[in-house]
Amino acid sequence: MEPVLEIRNLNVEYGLGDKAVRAVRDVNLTLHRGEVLGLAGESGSGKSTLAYGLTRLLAPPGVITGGEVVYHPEKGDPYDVLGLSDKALRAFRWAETAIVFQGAMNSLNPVHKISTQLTDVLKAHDPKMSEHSRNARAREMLKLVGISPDRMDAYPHQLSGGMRQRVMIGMALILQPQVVIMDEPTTALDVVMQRQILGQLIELRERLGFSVIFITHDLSLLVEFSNRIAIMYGGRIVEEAPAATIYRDALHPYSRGLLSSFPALRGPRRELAGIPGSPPDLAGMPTGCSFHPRCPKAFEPCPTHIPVLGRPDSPDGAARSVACWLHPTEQPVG
Ligand SMILES: Nc1ncnc2c1ncn2[C@@H]1O[C@H](COP(=O)(O)OP(=O)(O)OP(=O)(O)O)[C@@H](O)[C@H]1O
Repeated sequence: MEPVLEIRNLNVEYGLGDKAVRAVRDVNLTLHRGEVLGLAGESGSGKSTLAYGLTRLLAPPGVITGGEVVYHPEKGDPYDVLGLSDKALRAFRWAETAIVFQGAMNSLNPVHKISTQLTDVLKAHDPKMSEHSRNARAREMLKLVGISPDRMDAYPHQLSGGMRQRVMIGMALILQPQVVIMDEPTTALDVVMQRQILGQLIELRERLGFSVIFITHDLSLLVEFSNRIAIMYGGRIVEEAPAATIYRDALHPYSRGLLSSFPALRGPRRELAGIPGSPPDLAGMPTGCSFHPRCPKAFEPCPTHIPVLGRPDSPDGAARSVACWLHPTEQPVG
Protein backbone atom coordinates (compact mmCIF):
# COMPACT_ATOMS: atom_id res chain seq x y z
CA MET A 1 0.00 0.00 0.00
CA GLU A 2 1.14 3.52 -0.79
CA PRO A 3 2.08 5.76 2.14
CA VAL A 4 0.52 9.20 2.53
CA LEU A 5 2.22 10.18 5.79
CA GLU A 6 5.38 8.68 7.23
CA ILE A 7 6.28 9.60 10.79
CA ARG A 8 9.94 8.86 11.47
CA ASN A 9 11.60 8.95 14.88
CA LEU A 10 9.30 11.72 16.06
CA ASN A 11 10.03 13.18 19.50
CA VAL A 12 7.97 15.81 21.30
CA GLU A 13 8.71 17.40 24.67
CA TYR A 14 6.84 19.76 26.94
CA GLY A 15 9.06 22.36 28.60
CA LEU A 16 12.75 23.02 28.31
CA GLY A 17 15.99 21.85 29.91
CA ASP A 18 15.82 19.83 33.13
CA LYS A 19 12.07 20.33 33.47
CA ALA A 20 11.27 18.92 30.00
CA VAL A 21 9.10 15.81 29.80
CA ARG A 22 9.13 13.58 26.74
CA ALA A 23 5.52 13.03 25.69
CA VAL A 24 6.23 11.36 22.32
CA ARG A 25 9.28 9.13 22.03
CA ASP A 26 10.88 7.84 18.84
CA VAL A 27 7.58 7.25 17.11
CA ASN A 28 7.67 5.52 13.72
CA LEU A 29 4.31 5.12 12.05
CA THR A 30 3.01 5.10 8.48
CA LEU A 31 -0.46 6.13 7.35
CA HIS A 32 -1.39 4.54 4.03
CA ARG A 33 -3.56 6.07 1.35
CA GLY A 34 -7.26 5.53 2.01
CA GLU A 35 -6.92 3.77 5.36
CA VAL A 36 -8.25 4.52 8.84
CA LEU A 37 -5.47 4.24 11.41
CA GLY A 38 -6.71 4.08 14.99
CA LEU A 39 -4.57 5.34 17.89
CA ALA A 40 -5.31 3.80 21.27
CA GLY A 41 -3.82 4.12 24.74
CA GLU A 42 -4.71 5.32 28.20
CA SER A 43 -5.12 9.01 28.95
CA GLY A 44 -1.71 10.70 28.88
CA SER A 45 -0.06 8.15 26.57
CA GLY A 46 0.68 10.87 24.01
CA LYS A 47 -2.00 10.35 21.34
CA SER A 48 -3.06 13.99 21.02
CA THR A 49 0.53 15.21 21.32
CA LEU A 50 1.46 12.96 18.40
CA ALA A 51 -1.48 14.21 16.31
CA TYR A 52 -0.79 17.90 17.01
CA GLY A 53 2.97 17.40 16.65
CA LEU A 54 2.68 15.99 13.16
CA THR A 55 0.58 18.96 11.99
CA ARG A 56 2.74 21.39 13.95
CA LEU A 57 -0.23 22.60 15.94
CA LEU A 58 1.40 22.04 19.33
CA ALA A 59 0.76 24.84 21.79
CA PRO A 60 3.72 26.00 23.91
CA PRO A 61 5.43 24.58 25.92
CA GLY A 62 5.23 21.69 23.41
CA VAL A 63 8.26 21.41 21.10
CA ILE A 64 9.23 18.90 18.46
CA THR A 65 12.75 17.86 19.37
CA GLY A 66 13.46 15.49 16.52
CA GLY A 67 12.20 13.41 13.66
CA GLU A 68 10.51 13.78 10.31
CA VAL A 69 6.92 13.76 9.07
CA VAL A 70 7.09 12.98 5.37
CA TYR A 71 3.95 13.84 3.44
CA HIS A 72 3.27 12.36 0.02
CA PRO A 73 1.07 14.75 -1.96
CA GLU A 74 -1.19 13.36 -4.67
CA LYS A 75 1.04 15.01 -7.24
CA GLY A 76 4.68 15.94 -6.82
CA ASP A 77 7.51 14.91 -4.55
CA PRO A 78 7.19 13.99 -0.87
CA TYR A 79 8.31 16.63 1.66
CA ASP A 80 8.95 16.95 5.39
CA VAL A 81 6.08 18.82 7.10
CA LEU A 82 8.44 19.77 9.93
CA GLY A 83 10.58 21.74 7.46
CA LEU A 84 7.75 23.84 5.95
CA SER A 85 7.80 27.65 6.21
CA ASP A 86 4.90 29.24 8.12
CA LYS A 87 3.24 30.22 4.86
CA ALA A 88 3.55 26.75 3.35
CA LEU A 89 2.30 25.29 6.61
CA ARG A 90 -0.86 27.41 6.52
CA ALA A 91 -1.57 26.09 3.02
CA PHE A 92 -0.81 22.53 4.14
CA ARG A 93 -3.29 22.60 7.02
CA TRP A 94 -6.91 22.23 5.92
CA ALA A 95 -5.96 21.71 2.25
CA GLU A 96 -3.75 18.65 2.76
CA THR A 97 -4.40 17.69 6.39
CA ALA A 98 -7.37 18.72 8.52
CA ILE A 99 -8.05 18.06 12.20
CA VAL A 100 -11.36 17.61 13.97
CA PHE A 101 -10.46 18.49 17.55
CA GLN A 102 -11.74 17.12 20.85
CA GLY A 103 -15.02 18.93 21.55
CA ALA A 104 -14.90 20.49 18.09
CA MET A 105 -18.63 21.03 17.99
CA ASN A 106 -18.20 23.73 20.60
CA SER A 107 -15.59 25.51 18.56
CA LEU A 108 -18.01 26.85 15.96
CA ASN A 109 -18.28 30.61 16.29
CA PRO A 110 -21.67 31.28 17.95
CA VAL A 111 -22.22 34.65 16.25
CA HIS A 112 -21.72 33.50 12.64
CA LYS A 113 -24.04 31.48 10.45
CA ILE A 114 -22.93 28.00 9.42
CA SER A 115 -22.73 29.17 5.81
CA THR A 116 -20.27 31.95 6.70
CA GLN A 117 -18.04 29.60 8.66
CA LEU A 118 -17.89 27.07 5.84
CA THR A 119 -17.31 29.61 3.09
CA ASP A 120 -14.66 31.46 5.14
CA VAL A 121 -12.43 28.37 4.96
CA LEU A 122 -12.78 28.40 1.16
CA LYS A 123 -12.17 32.15 1.01
CA ALA A 124 -8.99 31.90 3.10
CA HIS A 125 -7.49 29.22 0.88
CA ASP A 126 -8.73 30.34 -2.51
CA PRO A 127 -9.53 34.07 -2.51
CA LYS A 128 -10.29 33.93 -6.25
CA MET A 129 -13.17 31.49 -5.87
CA SER A 130 -16.49 33.21 -6.68
CA GLU A 131 -19.12 33.68 -3.98
CA HIS A 132 -21.50 31.55 -5.99
CA SER A 133 -19.01 28.65 -6.16
CA ARG A 134 -18.21 28.99 -2.45
CA ASN A 135 -21.88 28.77 -1.53
CA ALA A 136 -22.45 25.84 -3.85
CA ARG A 137 -19.48 23.97 -2.34
CA ALA A 138 -20.69 24.66 1.22
CA ARG A 139 -24.18 23.35 0.39
CA GLU A 140 -22.71 20.26 -1.21
CA MET A 141 -20.53 19.63 1.83
CA LEU A 142 -23.48 19.93 4.22
CA LYS A 143 -25.40 17.45 2.11
CA LEU A 144 -22.44 15.05 2.18
CA VAL A 145 -22.34 15.03 5.98
CA GLY A 146 -26.09 14.49 6.21
CA ILE A 147 -27.40 18.01 6.89
CA SER A 148 -30.06 19.59 4.72
CA PRO A 149 -28.55 22.56 2.84
CA ASP A 150 -31.64 24.50 4.02
CA ARG A 151 -29.80 24.81 7.30
CA MET A 152 -27.02 26.89 5.71
CA ASP A 153 -28.31 30.04 7.37
CA ALA A 154 -28.68 28.54 10.85
CA TYR A 155 -26.55 29.70 13.77
CA PRO A 156 -24.69 27.01 15.77
CA HIS A 157 -27.13 27.20 18.72
CA GLN A 158 -30.00 26.31 16.38
CA LEU A 159 -28.41 22.92 15.63
CA SER A 160 -28.17 19.80 17.81
CA GLY A 161 -24.78 18.58 19.09
CA GLY A 162 -24.69 15.86 16.44
CA MET A 163 -25.42 18.36 13.67
CA ARG A 164 -22.75 20.75 14.92
CA GLN A 165 -20.28 17.90 14.90
CA ARG A 166 -21.27 17.04 11.33
CA VAL A 167 -20.69 20.67 10.35
CA MET A 168 -17.19 20.47 11.84
CA ILE A 169 -16.49 17.30 9.88
CA GLY A 170 -17.83 19.01 6.75
CA MET A 171 -15.54 21.95 7.43
CA ALA A 172 -12.56 19.61 7.78
CA LEU A 173 -13.40 17.97 4.44
CA ILE A 174 -14.32 21.08 2.46
CA LEU A 175 -10.89 21.55 0.87
CA GLN A 176 -10.69 17.83 0.12
CA PRO A 177 -7.65 17.07 2.28
CA GLN A 178 -5.86 13.76 1.90
CA VAL A 179 -5.48 13.26 5.63
CA VAL A 180 -8.11 13.88 8.31
CA ILE A 181 -7.15 13.61 11.98
CA MET A 182 -10.07 12.94 14.29
CA ASP A 183 -9.24 13.42 17.97
CA GLU A 184 -12.14 12.09 20.04
CA PRO A 185 -14.48 13.43 17.35
CA THR A 186 -17.71 12.12 18.78
CA THR A 187 -17.05 11.66 22.50
CA ALA A 188 -19.61 14.25 23.58
CA LEU A 189 -22.40 12.50 21.68
CA ASP A 190 -24.57 9.53 22.57
CA VAL A 191 -23.48 6.09 21.37
CA VAL A 192 -26.04 5.78 18.57
CA MET A 193 -25.12 9.20 17.17
CA GLN A 194 -21.38 8.39 17.45
CA ARG A 195 -21.77 5.24 15.36
CA GLN A 196 -23.98 6.98 12.82
CA ILE A 197 -21.53 9.84 12.28
CA LEU A 198 -18.48 7.57 12.12
CA GLY A 199 -20.24 5.17 9.75
CA GLN A 200 -21.03 8.08 7.47
CA LEU A 201 -17.45 9.32 7.62
CA ILE A 202 -16.17 5.93 6.55
CA GLU A 203 -18.59 5.96 3.63
CA LEU A 204 -17.33 9.41 2.63
CA ARG A 205 -13.76 8.18 2.88
CA GLU A 206 -14.56 5.45 0.41
CA ARG A 207 -16.03 8.01 -1.98
CA LEU A 208 -13.51 10.82 -1.55
CA GLY A 209 -10.43 8.69 -0.85
CA PHE A 210 -8.91 10.49 2.15
CA SER A 211 -7.06 8.74 4.99
CA VAL A 212 -7.94 9.07 8.66
CA ILE A 213 -6.00 9.05 11.92
CA PHE A 214 -8.67 8.27 14.48
CA ILE A 215 -8.11 8.82 18.21
CA THR A 216 -10.63 7.71 20.79
CA HIS A 217 -10.81 6.21 24.25
CA ASP A 218 -13.49 3.86 22.98
CA LEU A 219 -11.67 0.74 21.83
CA SER A 220 -14.84 -0.86 20.51
CA LEU A 221 -15.30 2.10 18.13
CA LEU A 222 -11.66 1.86 17.10
CA VAL A 223 -11.86 -1.86 16.35
CA GLU A 224 -15.08 -1.32 14.42
CA PHE A 225 -14.00 1.63 12.28
CA SER A 226 -10.20 1.31 11.84
CA ASN A 227 -8.24 -0.73 9.34
CA ARG A 228 -5.15 -0.73 11.54
CA ILE A 229 -4.57 0.15 15.16
CA ALA A 230 -1.46 1.50 16.86
CA ILE A 231 -1.27 1.25 20.65
CA MET A 232 0.65 3.90 22.60
CA TYR A 233 2.13 3.64 26.06
CA GLY A 234 4.27 6.28 27.77
CA GLY A 235 4.76 8.18 24.49
CA ARG A 236 5.87 5.17 22.43
CA ILE A 237 4.08 2.92 19.96
CA VAL A 238 4.16 -0.51 21.60
CA GLU A 239 2.16 -2.44 19.01
CA GLU A 240 0.65 -1.89 15.59
CA ALA A 241 -1.38 -4.32 13.48
CA PRO A 242 -4.57 -4.71 11.43
CA ALA A 243 -7.57 -3.97 13.67
CA ALA A 244 -8.90 -7.53 13.49
CA THR A 245 -5.46 -8.90 14.43
CA ILE A 246 -5.19 -6.62 17.45
CA TYR A 247 -8.66 -7.64 18.55
CA ARG A 248 -8.09 -11.37 18.09
CA ASP A 249 -4.43 -11.81 18.80
CA ALA A 250 -2.67 -8.83 20.42
CA LEU A 251 0.94 -9.66 21.29
CA HIS A 252 1.88 -6.91 23.74
CA PRO A 253 0.66 -7.51 27.32
CA TYR A 254 -0.41 -3.84 27.46
CA SER A 255 -2.58 -4.21 24.33
CA ARG A 256 -4.10 -7.34 25.87
CA GLY A 257 -4.81 -5.45 29.07
CA LEU A 258 -6.47 -2.60 27.19
CA LEU A 259 -8.63 -5.03 25.21
CA SER A 260 -9.69 -6.86 28.33
CA SER A 261 -10.89 -3.52 29.73
CA PHE A 262 -13.83 -3.42 27.33
CA PRO A 263 -16.58 -5.95 26.65
CA ALA A 264 -16.21 -8.44 23.79
CA LEU A 265 -17.85 -7.27 20.55
CA ARG A 266 -18.98 -10.78 19.68
CA GLY A 267 -18.73 -14.27 21.11
CA PRO A 268 -18.56 -15.26 24.75
CA ARG A 269 -18.48 -12.60 27.45
CA ARG A 270 -15.04 -11.84 28.79
CA GLU A 271 -14.03 -10.78 32.23
CA LEU A 272 -13.22 -7.06 32.39
CA ALA A 273 -9.81 -7.47 33.88
CA GLY A 274 -8.37 -4.04 33.09
CA ILE A 275 -4.78 -3.19 33.87
CA PRO A 276 -3.54 -2.91 37.44
CA GLY A 277 -1.54 0.18 38.39
CA SER A 278 -1.53 3.56 36.70
CA PRO A 279 0.10 5.05 33.59
CA PRO A 280 3.73 6.13 34.04
CA ASP A 281 4.71 9.59 35.19
CA LEU A 282 6.51 11.19 32.23
CA ALA A 283 8.86 13.01 34.58
CA GLY A 284 10.01 9.76 36.18
CA MET A 285 9.73 7.14 33.45
CA PRO A 286 10.67 3.58 34.50
CA THR A 287 13.91 2.29 32.96
CA GLY A 288 13.78 -0.41 30.30
CA CYS A 289 10.29 -1.12 28.99
CA SER A 290 8.13 1.58 30.61
CA PHE A 291 5.28 -0.94 31.03
CA HIS A 292 7.37 -3.44 33.01
CA PRO A 293 6.22 -2.37 36.53
CA ARG A 294 2.61 -3.19 35.53
CA CYS A 295 3.32 -6.14 33.26
CA PRO A 296 2.22 -9.61 34.37
CA LYS A 297 4.79 -11.15 32.00
CA ALA A 298 7.85 -9.00 32.82
CA PHE A 299 11.12 -10.93 32.94
CA GLU A 300 14.83 -10.35 33.11
CA PRO A 301 15.55 -7.87 30.23
CA CYS A 302 12.41 -5.74 30.77
CA PRO A 303 13.53 -3.45 33.64
CA THR A 304 16.84 -2.57 32.01
CA HIS A 305 16.50 -2.67 28.21
CA ILE A 306 14.03 -0.80 26.01
CA PRO A 307 12.45 -3.17 23.47
CA VAL A 308 12.52 -1.88 19.88
CA LEU A 309 9.36 -1.77 17.76
CA GLY A 310 9.85 -4.39 15.04
CA ARG A 311 8.33 -7.21 13.03
CA PRO A 312 7.65 -10.26 15.21
CA ASP A 313 8.78 -13.71 14.12
CA SER A 314 5.29 -15.03 13.33
CA PRO A 315 3.50 -16.08 10.11
CA ASP A 316 1.73 -12.69 9.93
CA GLY A 317 4.86 -10.84 11.12
CA ALA A 318 5.23 -8.80 7.94
CA ALA A 319 1.91 -7.03 8.59
CA ARG A 320 2.44 -6.07 12.22
CA SER A 321 4.97 -4.78 14.72
CA VAL A 322 5.47 -4.96 18.45
CA ALA A 323 7.93 -3.62 21.04
CA CYS A 324 8.15 -6.35 23.67
CA TRP A 325 10.90 -8.68 24.91
CA LEU A 326 8.48 -11.61 24.66
CA HIS A 327 8.69 -11.09 20.89
CA PRO A 328 12.27 -10.04 20.19
CA THR A 329 12.80 -8.80 16.70
CA GLU A 330 15.57 -8.62 14.19
CA GLN A 331 13.75 -6.16 11.95
CA PRO A 332 13.14 -2.79 13.60
CA VAL A 333 10.46 -0.55 12.08
CA GLY A 334 11.61 2.87 10.85
N1 LIG B 1 0.71 21.73 27.77
C1 LIG B 1 1.31 20.71 28.39
N2 LIG B 1 2.30 20.91 29.28
C2 LIG B 1 2.93 19.90 29.88
N3 LIG B 1 2.64 18.60 29.69
C3 LIG B 1 1.65 18.32 28.83
C4 LIG B 1 0.93 19.35 28.13
N4 LIG B 1 0.00 18.76 27.34
C5 LIG B 1 0.13 17.42 27.54
N5 LIG B 1 1.12 17.17 28.43
C6 LIG B 1 1.56 15.85 28.89
O1 LIG B 1 1.88 15.05 27.77
C7 LIG B 1 1.41 13.72 27.98
C8 LIG B 1 0.63 13.27 26.80
O2 LIG B 1 -0.59 13.97 26.75
P1 LIG B 1 -1.64 13.76 25.57
O3 LIG B 1 -2.74 14.73 25.79
O4 LIG B 1 -0.92 13.77 24.29
O5 LIG B 1 -2.13 12.29 25.87
P2 LIG B 1 -3.41 11.55 25.29
O6 LIG B 1 -2.99 10.15 25.13
O7 LIG B 1 -3.91 12.27 24.09
O8 LIG B 1 -4.41 11.69 26.49
P3 LIG B 1 -6.00 11.95 26.45
O9 LIG B 1 -6.54 10.69 25.91
O10 LIG B 1 -6.33 12.19 27.86
O11 LIG B 1 -6.22 13.13 25.55
C9 LIG B 1 0.61 13.73 29.27
O12 LIG B 1 1.38 13.13 30.29
C10 LIG B 1 0.39 15.17 29.58
O13 LIG B 1 0.44 15.40 30.97
